[in-house]
Amino acid sequence: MTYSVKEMFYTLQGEGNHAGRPAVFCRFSGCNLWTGREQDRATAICRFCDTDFVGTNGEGGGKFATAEQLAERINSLWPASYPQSKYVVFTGGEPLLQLDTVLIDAMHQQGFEIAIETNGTLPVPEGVDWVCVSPKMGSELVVRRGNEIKVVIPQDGQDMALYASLDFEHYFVQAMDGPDQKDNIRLAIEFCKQHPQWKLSLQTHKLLQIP
Ligand SMILES: C[S@@+](CC[C@H](N)C(=O)[O-])C[C@H]1O[C@@H](n2cnc3c(N)ncnc32)[C@H](O)[C@@H]1O
Ligand SMILES: Nc1nc2[nH]cc(C(=O)O)c2c(=O)[nH]1
Ligand code: SF4
Ligand SMILES: [Mg+2]
Repeated sequence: MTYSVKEMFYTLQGEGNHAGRPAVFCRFSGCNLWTGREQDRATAICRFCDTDFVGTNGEGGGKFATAEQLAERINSLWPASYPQSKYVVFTGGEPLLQLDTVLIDAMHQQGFEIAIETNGTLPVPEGVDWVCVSPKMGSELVVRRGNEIKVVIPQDGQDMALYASLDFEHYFVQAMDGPDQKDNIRLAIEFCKQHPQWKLSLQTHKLLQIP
């Protein structure tokens, strides 16, 4: 199958349990909860997205005809002088629209640990090493276990107790970026203090002004 990639870059994971860990990010094009067009945002299922995932015109983006070609390109972004601790984060857009077992096998062949950032509406194929689920109100959550759940707050109608009862190793809240970000950070801090099962995930790459 052909993979459509918006952008790819080598940086530090900014969010969640692996914040600070060097990783190649592969951002797939397209999402099932928003077209990515500003004129559709107000009527989308997911309306607060901070990401441009439309097309294949970003840094390192493009169309890849085979999993091997994409895996080789991702591997080429890892420092050749240090072929250990290789880590790739598949995100988007929604990565589970495109990530398949052929690509998972090709990444393992290249020696990578594989992480995903998903909205949890599509089943996770076998072999993903780290699953981060970020549920979206108005969508059906089908991925109900994984390594971390990272809930962007606030979203109208959220049932945090339900999320807390799901089978994850780590429970994170992340303040929604946007016009109310300052208030949302205060809210997230207070929420963690009152529900200590939960930890705060900061979008540290934004603070650091790195991709
Ligand atoms: C752009 S999404 C792509 C992956 C997948 N579609 C998802 O939603 O999890 C990557 C992460 O950014 C989070 N995110 C998106 N917009 C955000 C915002 N405005 N503020 C905080 N986090 C946001 C998502 O919830 C998700 O955890
Ligand atoms: N540095 C960095 N860390 C991230 N963690 C999740 C991201 C995403 O957009 O999925 C992201 C991102 O875009 N950049
Ligand atoms: S599900 Fe993820 S990629 Fe899709 S619009 Fe929402 S935050 Fe953005
Ligand atoms: Mg991001």
